[in-house]
Amino acid sequence: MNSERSQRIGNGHGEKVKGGVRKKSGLAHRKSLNDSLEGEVKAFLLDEGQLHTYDDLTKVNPVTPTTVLKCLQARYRAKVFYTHAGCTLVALNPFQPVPDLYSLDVMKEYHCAPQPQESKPHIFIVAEEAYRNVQGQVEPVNQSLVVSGESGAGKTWTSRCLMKYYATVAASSSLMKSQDTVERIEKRVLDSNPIMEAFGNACTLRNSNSSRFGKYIQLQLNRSQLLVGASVQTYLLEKTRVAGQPVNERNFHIFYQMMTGGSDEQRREWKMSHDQHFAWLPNAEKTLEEDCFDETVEAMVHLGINAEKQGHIFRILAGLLQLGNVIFCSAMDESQPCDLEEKSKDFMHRCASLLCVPVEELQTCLRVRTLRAGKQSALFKPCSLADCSVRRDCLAKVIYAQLFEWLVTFINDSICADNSTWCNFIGLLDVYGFECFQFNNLEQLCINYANEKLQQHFVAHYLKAQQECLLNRASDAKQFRVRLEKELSDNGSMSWDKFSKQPHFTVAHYAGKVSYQIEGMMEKNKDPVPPELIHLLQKSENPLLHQLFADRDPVGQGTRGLRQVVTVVSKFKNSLENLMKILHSTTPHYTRCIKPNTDCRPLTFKKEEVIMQLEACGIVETIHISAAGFPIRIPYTSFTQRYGLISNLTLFRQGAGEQGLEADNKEALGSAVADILRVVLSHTLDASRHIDNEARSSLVHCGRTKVFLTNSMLELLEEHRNRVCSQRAFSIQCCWHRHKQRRRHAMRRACTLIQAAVRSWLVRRAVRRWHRAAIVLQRSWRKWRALMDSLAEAELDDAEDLQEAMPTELDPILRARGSVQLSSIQEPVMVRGWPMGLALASAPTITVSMTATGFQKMMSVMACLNGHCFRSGDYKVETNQFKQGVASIRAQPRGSIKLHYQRSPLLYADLHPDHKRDGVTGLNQILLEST
Ligand SMILES: Nc1ncnc2c1ncn2[C@@H]1O[C@H](COP(=O)(O)OP(=O)(O)OP(=O)(O)O)[C@@H](O)[C@H]1O
Repeated sequence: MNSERSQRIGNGHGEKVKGGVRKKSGLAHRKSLNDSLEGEVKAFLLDEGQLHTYDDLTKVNPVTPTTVLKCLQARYRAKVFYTHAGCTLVALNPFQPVPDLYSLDVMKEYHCAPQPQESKPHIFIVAEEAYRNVQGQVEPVNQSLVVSGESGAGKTWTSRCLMKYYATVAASSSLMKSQDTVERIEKRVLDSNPIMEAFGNACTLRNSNSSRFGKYIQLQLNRSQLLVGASVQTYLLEKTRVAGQPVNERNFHIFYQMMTGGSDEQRREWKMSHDQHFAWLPNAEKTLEEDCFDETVEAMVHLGINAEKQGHIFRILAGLLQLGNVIFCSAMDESQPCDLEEKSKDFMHRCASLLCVPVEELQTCLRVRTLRAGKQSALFKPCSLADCSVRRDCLAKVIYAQLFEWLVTFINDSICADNSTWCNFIGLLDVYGFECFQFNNLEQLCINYANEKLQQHFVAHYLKAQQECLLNRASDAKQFRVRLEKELSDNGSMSWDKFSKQPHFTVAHYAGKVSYQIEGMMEKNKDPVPPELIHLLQKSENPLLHQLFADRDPVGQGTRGLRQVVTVVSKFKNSLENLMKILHSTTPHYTRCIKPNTDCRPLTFKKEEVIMQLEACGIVETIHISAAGFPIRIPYTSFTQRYGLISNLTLFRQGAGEQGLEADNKEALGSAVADILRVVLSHTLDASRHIDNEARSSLVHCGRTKVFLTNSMLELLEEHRNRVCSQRAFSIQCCWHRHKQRRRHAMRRACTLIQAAVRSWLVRRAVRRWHRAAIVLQRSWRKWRALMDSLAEAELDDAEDLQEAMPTELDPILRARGSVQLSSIQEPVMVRGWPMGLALASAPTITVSMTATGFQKMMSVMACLNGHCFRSGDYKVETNQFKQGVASIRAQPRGSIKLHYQRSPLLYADLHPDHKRDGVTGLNQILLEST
C-alpha cells in the first residue's frame, strides 16, 4: 500500500525524488534530464508483460506520451477497454460487441461493490460514483457526466450504457410494480434513444451512426434516488444535411428507415413508388443496422406518439423527399419566374399534397420573392435560378428542424417528471467532438467553440487555466473580417492569411489550428427564412405541420411578439451558456472516448491516431496533474461533516455552555480541518518522522473554501473514517444494550408494583402505585420520546436541523452515523423506538413491524445508508426480495435483517400524541408493546 502510494505521489514529474525536488538548471542539466527521462522511459517499457496491468495511468512512471500510449495499446491488445487517467476515464472503442461487458450481472457487480473504485475500470464506475454522490448528498449533489471524443469514438454508445445502467439500478418500477406509469418510466427514457437517433443521426464517413446534434439528458431522481423521469436538451442539429449530404455520406436515418421498412400501403400513402430515386437520399443501397423502422415506430408508440401523429410525421418527411427532386430551370423570359423541369412538376404536386398546401402557392413561394412596401402594398420579384434552389432547401431545412424540435418537446412531455417528484439529477452530456475539415464554416466554429468551452470547464475544474475565443457579429463577410481584425488583432490565438483570395481566419484551439471560411458565415448565422414560406406552412392542412409554425412570426425569426432577430450563434451561445451554468453547479465526471483507428475496424489500434486524440484532449497533462496534484476537492463544511468523527470533532452541539462550531465560522472550520488532517497524518506517516510541511503538502492542500486532496490522501481519510465508524458502531451497540436493560428493569418494576396493587385490592393504593410506575417509565422513556417527538414534528431540512433537534446525549451516536442525511425522510421510521438508521447501526439482526408507509420510508433510509454511511459494505439492500407484506433485507457481512411488514401501527405508538397526553393510557400502551 505504502509503496504504491509513494509511487503515485512521486511519479507526476518524473524527476521528483524522495525527500524533495531535485533542483537543476541550465542547458547541461536539461540535457542530462532528457537523457535520464529517456532512460526511465526505456526502463519502464522494458517490462512489456506488465504494461496492460496499469489500470490507472497516474501509476505510470514516468508519464510521457509514449508510456501512456504503450500502456493503452497493451491494454487494448488484452481486450481491456477502460483505463483511469486520474479524474478522467479513458474509453477505447473496441468496434465490436464485447460479450458480457455491459450485462445485468456486471451492472449489479459494480452497483453492489463496497468500493467500486477498486474494481476494474469501467464506465459503470463513473456511473456508480455519480449515483453514490447523489445518495450521499455531498455538495454539489447534482452530477454531470461529460462524455467527449471525436466522431465515432463511442460517445453515444457510452451515453446509452450510462442510461441503461441508471434505468436498471435506479429503477423505481421494481418497487412499485402495481403502478403502471412508474413501471414504464425507465422504458420510456430508454425509448427516447431510438427516436432521437433515427431523426438526428446519419451515416458519415467517420461513423455509420453519427449523432448530428449535441444532447444533454437530465435523469431525474426522487428523494430515494429512484429514477422518476428525464429531460433532453439538444444542441445545433445539422439541418443542412436534409437538403445536401457530403460525398459518400447519407441523410438522416429516418428517411432510409421509411424506404426500407414502410409497408406497401404506407408507401402508397407517402406517394413513394418502389423504384423512385430520391436526390436527397444518396447511398440508399447501403444497408445499415440503424435502418430499423419497426424499432423507431415501436419507441414512438411507447412514448405516446399515436398512429395518427405518426402518419402526419411520415407524410411531412415524404413530402420533403419529393421536394428534393424538384429541379428548376431558367425561364425563356427573364422577367418571369423560373420554370420547373418537366419531371419536377409531378414531384411538386406530390410534395404539395403531402405537405397539405396549395400547389400553386408552393410553386410561387419557391420562385417569387415578395417585397413589402409599407403595410398594404407588396412587390413581386422573380428569384434567380440559384435563389429558387436556396428557397427549396431552406423550406426543407426549416420544416425538418422544427419537426425535430417538436419531437424533443414531445419526448420531454412524455418522460419529464413533475417538479415536485424529483429533487436531484444526473446529467449526461454527449457532445460532438472537435471538428476540422478541409472547409470549415459556422457549424464547425460553433462545435469547436462548444468544445473549447467544455475544455475550459475541464481545465477550470482540474487544471485552473483560462483561454477564450469569441465570435462577433457583423452584417457581411467584409465587415466581419474588418471587425475581427480590429477587435482581435492582439489575440494570439487568431491569425489571418492576408494574401489569400478566399477570406478566412484561423483559430488556434486547444486541440489544434482550424481555418474557417468567412464566406457564407454571416448568412448561415442569420439563417433567414423567407416570410412567404412561413405563411404557406401556416396554411397547411396537415395538423402537425400547421402546429409547427402556428406561433412563428414570419417576419422576425422568433415566436410572435418577439421581433428581435435570433441568430444561430446567439441561440447556440445562449443554450451553451445555460449548459455551462448547469455544469458549474454540478459535480462533473469526465469520460474521454478514443477512436483507435479511423476505419472503424474491430480491435485495431493505430498509434498515430490515438496519440493525436490524447494530445487533443490534453490527457498526458491531466495525468500529470492528477498524479502530482490534488484531484479531489471537498468544501470545508462537507469535509468536516464527513471526517469530523476522526478527530472527535463535535460539530453540532446543543446547549448554551458549549462552544459549537458554526458552518460559517471559517477559522473554526480551518482548525477543525487541520485537526482531522493531523490525526490522520500522524497515524499514517512513520511515527519517528516529523510531519513536516513538505510531506503534508504533497498529500493535501487547504484552499480558501475547499480542501484539496490527492487520491492517496482520500484513501487514508476513508480508511480512518471506516475504522472509527466501526468502533462507534460497536459503542452504539453497547449503548443500546444498556438502554434495553434499563428499560427491562423499569418495566419489571412497574409490573411488580401494579400486580402487587391489584393483588392487595387496595384500589386507592393501586392507583397511586400505578401513577408512580408511570413516572418511572416516563423517566426512562423521556429521552427517547424527546427525540421521536422532535423528529416527528420538526420539518427537517438538513442534517444541521436534525442535529439541532437532538438531545445532547445522542451526539456521539449521530456522529458515528456519519453524515447520513435524514432530510430525505419526512417522518422517521422507528424500529423499537430507534430511528431506523440508528437501529441498523446498532444491531445486525432486527425484526420489526411496520406500516406500509413505514416500509417505504425505511427503504429510503436504507438507500441512504447503503450509499453513504455503510459504504464499506455493512448493509446491502436487496429490494427485489420485497414480496407482498414481507421485506427481507440482507445485511452483509453480518447476517440478515428481516422486516415483517404488517398493518400494525405499533411502531408509531410511541409517537402518538394521545399516548403522551394520558399517562395511564400511555403506560398501558407501552406495556402492551413490550409483551
Ligand atoms: N464500447 C463499445 N463496444 C462496442 N462497440 C462500440 C463501443 N463504443 C462504440 N462502439 C462502436 O463504435 C460506433 C461508433 O460509436 P458512437 O456512435 O457512440 O460514436 P460517437 O462518438 O457518438 O460518434 P458521433 O460523434 O459521430 O456521434 C458504434 O456504432 C459502435 O459500433
